[in-house]
Formats: sequence, C-alpha cells, structure tokens
Amino acid sequence: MKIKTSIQGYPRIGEQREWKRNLESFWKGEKTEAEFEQEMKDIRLERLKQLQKAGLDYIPVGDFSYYDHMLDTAVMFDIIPARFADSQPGSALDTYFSMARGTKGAGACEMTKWFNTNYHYIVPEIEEGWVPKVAHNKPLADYLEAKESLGIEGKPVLVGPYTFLKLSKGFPEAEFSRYLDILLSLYAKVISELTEAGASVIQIDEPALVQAETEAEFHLAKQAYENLANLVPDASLLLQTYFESVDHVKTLLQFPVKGIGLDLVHGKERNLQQLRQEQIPAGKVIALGVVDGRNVWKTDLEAQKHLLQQLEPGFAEAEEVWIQSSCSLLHSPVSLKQEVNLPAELKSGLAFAEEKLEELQLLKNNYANTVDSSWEDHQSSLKKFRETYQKLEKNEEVRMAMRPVPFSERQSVQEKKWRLPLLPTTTIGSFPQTQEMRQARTAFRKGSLSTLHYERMVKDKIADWVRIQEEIGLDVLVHGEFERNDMVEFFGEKLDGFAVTRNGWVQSYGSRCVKPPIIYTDVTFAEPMTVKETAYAQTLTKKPVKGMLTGPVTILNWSFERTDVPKQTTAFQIAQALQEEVKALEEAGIEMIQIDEPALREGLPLKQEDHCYYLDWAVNSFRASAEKVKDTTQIHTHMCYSEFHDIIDSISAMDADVISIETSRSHGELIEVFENNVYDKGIGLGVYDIHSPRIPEAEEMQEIITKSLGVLPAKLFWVNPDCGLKTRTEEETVAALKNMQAAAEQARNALKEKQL
Ligand SMILES: Nc1nc2c(c(=O)[nH]1)N[C@@H](CNc1ccc(C(=O)N[C@@H](CCC(=O)N[C@@H](CCC(=O)N[C@@H](CCC(=O)O)C(=O)O)C(=O)O)C(=O)O)cc1)CN2
Ligand code: MET
Ligand SMILES: [Zn+2]
Repeated sequence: MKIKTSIQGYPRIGEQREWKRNLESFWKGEKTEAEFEQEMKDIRLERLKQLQKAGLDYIPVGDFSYYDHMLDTAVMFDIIPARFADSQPGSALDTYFSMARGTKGAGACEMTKWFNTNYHYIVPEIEEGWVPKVAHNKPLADYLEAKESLGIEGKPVLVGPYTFLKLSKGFPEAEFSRYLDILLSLYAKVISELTEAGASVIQIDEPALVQAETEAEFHLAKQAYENLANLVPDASLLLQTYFESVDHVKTLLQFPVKGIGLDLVHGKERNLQQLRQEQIPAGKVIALGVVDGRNVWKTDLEAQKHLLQQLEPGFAEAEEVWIQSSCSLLHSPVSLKQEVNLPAELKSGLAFAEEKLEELQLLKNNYANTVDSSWEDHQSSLKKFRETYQKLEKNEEVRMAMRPVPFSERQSVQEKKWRLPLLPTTTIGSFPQTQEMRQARTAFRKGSLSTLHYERMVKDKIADWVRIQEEIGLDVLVHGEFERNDMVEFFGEKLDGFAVTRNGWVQSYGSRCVKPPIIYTDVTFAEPMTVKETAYAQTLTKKPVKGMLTGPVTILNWSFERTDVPKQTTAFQIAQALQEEVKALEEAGIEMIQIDEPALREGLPLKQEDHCYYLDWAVNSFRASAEKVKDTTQIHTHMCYSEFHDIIDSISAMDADVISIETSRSHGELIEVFENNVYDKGIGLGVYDIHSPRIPEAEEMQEIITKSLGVLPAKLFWVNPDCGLKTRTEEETVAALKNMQAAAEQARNALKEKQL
C-alpha cells in the first residue's frame, strides 16, 4: 500500500496573527496596496515553507485567502453584485473588500456559517445580469507562485461547483442544473489551465455532498462530474468530502475522478460501514481523514493504524492511499509551541495544526515498520493525558427542564413589572472594545497593570456607556461587556473544567479570530462571573439593565469539546453551572437576563436524520440554564448569523420571554417565516447589520420595522441591532443607535396614529 500524506488546507492567520494585522492596518489606510500585497505574499510563502518542511507529500495551494475562499471563488468567476461594480471606481482589491465589508453606497454581501463550523463565508449572489467568465485564475497564480518561488509542486484546492452553487443565492432554485452547467464550463477553464501548467492533482472540495441525502441529488452531482470529465479529460481531480459521512460511497466511487476523499473522524461510523464493503477501483486514489482537523486532541495513532490495516484489503488496487486531516486545518489553532502556561498533563494530550502535520508523518513512517521512539513518545504522552483527566467524576443526569409557568401567564406579570413602551429598544450586549481596553487587558494579564487600575477602567467604560445609552433614549440598557475578551472564552476562564490558551487563535470571519477554550474535564461553577459589572451598571440608572450570559449550547459549540463524552452531557453540565450564575444575578437585583445562543443553529448536525435528537437536547440545555427564575424575571436570548427558517419551532421551544434575532444581512428573508409560523413570545428582529462599518439611515430601519409589524404583533415586538457592537467604533455605534431609536419612535407614532 502506497501511503502519502496530505491536508486539505492550512490556517491563514500565521503563528502571531500576522495576516490579521496586515489586513486591519491596510483597511485603516496605514499601508499601500503594494505593501499589503507584499506582506501577504511573505505570509503565504512562509506557510508553504512550513508545510514543505513538515514533509507533506501533497501541499495545498490556493486555499490561502485575503478574506474567505468562497468570496475568492465568486470573484474568480466575476460574480460581483451590480451594486459594487457600479459604486466602485477603485481597484479590484477594493471591490473584493467592499463585497466582504460593505461600503457607504453598498451593503456587504451576506455572510453565514460554513457548514457546522464557526467559520463564516461570504454568500455569492448570482444576479440576473451576470456574464459568466473566469476573471482571474487565482488557483493558477498560487500554483505557479509556489512552484517558482519554492519549487513546490502544489495541490491546487478549489471549492467544487456543486458546493459553490448550493451555497450561493440569487438564482431560481428550479434552475440549479442550468447554473451548474454554466459553472462547469468555467471550472473547466480553470482546471485545464492548471493541468496545462503541470498540476498533477487538483483537490476539489464538495462538502455539500455530505448533505446530498437522496439518490437524485447524488445523481445530479455525478452527472455534473461526468460533464466536467468530458470537458477536461486530462485533469486529475481529487473529490474531497468532509465534516460528515457521504450517504452513497458506492456511487461516489463511480464518479469519473482520480480520487475521492472521505472524513473518517466526523461521520466515521457511516463512512466506514460503507467503505468496508467496497473495493477501490484500480488506479484510483483514496484519501482518508484520520486526524481530526477541527479539534485539538492528539490522535490515537495506534487506533488509526489499526483502522487502516483493517481497511487495507479494499485498497489492493488503489494507486495511492492518502492519510490526511479530516478537513482543512483552517479550523485548528496554529501551533502548540507557544502554549507555555497549560498544565503539562493537558498539553500532552493536545495537537494543533502544526502538530497534526507531525502526526500524519508519524503515521506514515510507522505504518509498515516496527515503530520508532517518537511513535512511542506520542502514544505514551496521550496515555498520560487520558489517565489524568478522562475519568468523568460528575456524570450529570440529563433531565427534562422547563419553567413551571408558561409564557402566556408570565407575559402579563412581566408587563406589569416592567412597564416598557411599545416597541422597546435595546442592544445585544457588547459595546465597542477599544484598542485601549484590549491592550489594558493584555497588560493586566501580564501583570503590568494592577487589578485596581484595570477594574477602574472597566467601571469607567460602563459608566460612559450607561450615560450614552440614556442619552440616546434606549429602553433596556446593558453594561457593555468591556471586561470580556470574548463571549465564550470569558466564561471558559471562569468556569472549572476549561482551559484557555495563550495563542490558540482560529479564524472566525474576515480578520476576526477566536480563541476557543478547551473543555478537558467536568464543568462546574466556581464563583459569580458577571454579577459585579452588571450590578454596578444598574446602580447608575433607573432603567433596567439586562444581564448578559452566553448559553450552554454556544459555550459548548464554540469550545473544543471532549470527544469521549456525549455532547449533551457536557452541555447539561454547563447549563447547571450557568443556572447558578442566573440565580446570583437575580439575587443581585438583575431580573432581565439574556442568555445568548448564537451557535445553537450552527451545531445542527449536517444530516437531517440527526436533527431531532440534537435540537431536543440543545433546547433542553438552554431551558435548564433559565429554569429556576421567578415568573417576573424576563429571560432573553439572542441568535445570529444562521438560517433560522427550519428551526423556528425549536426556537419557540426554548421558551425565552424575548428573543433577538439577526435578520438584516439576509435582507428580511426571515421575516417571511413569521407569516406562517405564529411566534408567540417577545421578539426583536435585528434592524441593522452591525458587521459593516456603514451607518444605516433611520428610514431603512423603519422600513424593516414596518415590514415586520405586518407579520408580528406590535405588542411582542422589540427593536434592536442584529448582534453585539464590540467590533464597531464608538462613533459608528452612537450614530447608528441614534438612528435606530429615531426609527423606533417614528414607528411608535405611526402605530399610535393607526389606532386613533
Ligand atoms: N467565540 C466566538 N465566536 C463567534 C462570535 C463571538 O463573539 N465569539 N461571534 C460571531 C462572529 N465572530 C466574531 C469573532 C471574533 C470577533 C472578535 O472581535 N475577535 C477579536 C479577538 C477578541 C479577543 O479575544 N480579544 C482579546 C484581545 C487579545 C489581543 O489581541 N490583544 C492584543 C493587544 C490589543 C490590541 O492590539 O488589540 C495583543 O495581545 O497583542 C481581548 O479583548 O482580550 C479579533 O479577532 O480581533 C468578533 C466576532 C460568531 N462566532
Ligand atoms: C455572536 S452573538 C453576540 C452576543 C453578545 N452578547 C454580544 O453582544 O457581543
Ligand atoms: Zn450575535
């Protein structure tokens, strides 16, 4: 068996987030385009050198991006909405970033989650007037650059046509096949140029195939690849799937491509079961994801070796067997090298992107031979970790959780208690995190700023923003989350059972990164986490201050979770810990509490058949965190950045008194849901996009409010932005919120007039 190593992609951000810094300083105008491009090239080549040094047999090229690989693909095919083409006298790079971030004249393209990850992609908008063409063969440029600069024979990586179109919008659903054909001719051009330039294998990513659950859908994809094979008969394509199993492995093996890639970590059982029954056709390549590409745990190489050995008979005719990560390492932190503060026993159980490359190499080198000492070291440090942490001490019994009194009864007692105006205004929690605040936090961590000084700064910020909110006239205030680095990491630092890293950054969207905490043992409440800041804010105003927590499902989904404990067990443990925080807030007089669950939808399994089970335990975990409050205590939740249409019943089952939900980047598509689905609790539909620096006019927001009031009762409707404001400047925030308040007041007046 000829074993080769490969990965589907590697982090872009660099060991010290050089990539992020370069982007942000360019956006601020601190760098010329030429300087920016040069720095990006340096980062890109440095990264390739590293992959080369690691001894990978197939090095991905073209997965590097200035923002997002879906956006790259759209721009490559000249899929640029007219609003940008028209309003942009600048360079191609300006247009590219305008699509991602919006400009004064044109709202940004929609952004949404990449399958079930915390990575966001830019949704391509294929408009009526699109003239199909290959504007710029970016993978070719990247392939040639690697070859010419470093002598690397790279493996170009493309988002496949089926997946690309599945994730695009703007064209009629019924014309999917027609658009797919158009795209195929463009892909053929890109691929044939790559092949002519010498690319010996091209990875073509089709993660959407894991969601093709019917034979018909699979057939459509197969047909597309048959057409593509006719257009580029000489190309050597490796069709890569990941994040789940494929329902029809047998059919996939019949696609006219050189090789197929399967995920043997996520969707392991279903993929294995099918693979065991197949013989890989002669001359094909089979690529197996055996190292988890999106979690941080060391791979049990012994187990993976055993797995490969079991499968080996089916590979007798295969030309090559690739062992690789389960998906692109884009979703992994970069390197464990800098994690000097983690307990040794924990660190011995971890592997980040760089270490995962070593694992692949180890597995390859020790597959046939007797094992060497580095293999033994690897396995024994994994064993040390397991012995120290893996035993669960507190196996929380997962049980049904529910507030004792239904919303219909809570509503009237809450109305009496809170006496809010019609269409109350509020925000989602965070206010701008200034550079100053972040630097102070970093200094505080390092010990160069005293606790007293740091806490004073936080308090001052809270006081400033309570005043600003009162001046604007908002009805329900927040403290602003200035003490938090991130809505999940912050709780990871305070709860027991979590570890936080120093530099374990992962790209979330654009230049924005997150540092997911690591859940390595039982999760428990240690001490109040948010009471001090919230209660302080409440002393400064007569208006209600809404407490702000991150929900159990979101904490779980945005952390690196244990893979040996069922998710619902961990989620329920987190919920129990949060319940104590909720109680502490209530005792401190905070009786409006928001428990954010932006990641609830993203955690939805990719297969339809697994949805019910997930939603049941996820919704129940949320309810468990809020279960023990007084009837008058108003529980809010917040969700953003996802398609909510299909889970609206589960959202209702969360039983929050008020939900705020993102709508503006999807241009009000969510609003239509409420025409059929009666959502009968308080709801705020986001009236403006906070991820863009653009300041919305009051009229635009009033229009969204009016449209929403066509389908939702005014009595239940709240006015708020799409999400938290931590990424915006103070100036942008104040201006936008003033307009929002004006929009709400205009809408209130209009309602009153109607009633007269
Ligand atoms: N976990 C998570 N997932 C999420 C979201 C979220 O908020 N959290 N929101 C949605 C959108 N995603 C987002 C993801 C990241 C950020 C974001 O602002 N990230 C920051 C980092 C946040 C952070 O942890 N900041 C640290 C700062 C650490 C730091 O970089 N300090 C500097 C110094 C300060 C500076 O120069 O800025 C240093 O040490 O060098 C802190 O505040 O303590 C960034 O990339 O810039 C926003 C939204 C979906 N997924
Ligand atoms: C990604 S959801 C963010 C919710 C959080 N309370 C904030 O305002 O930042
Ligand atoms: Zn949000």
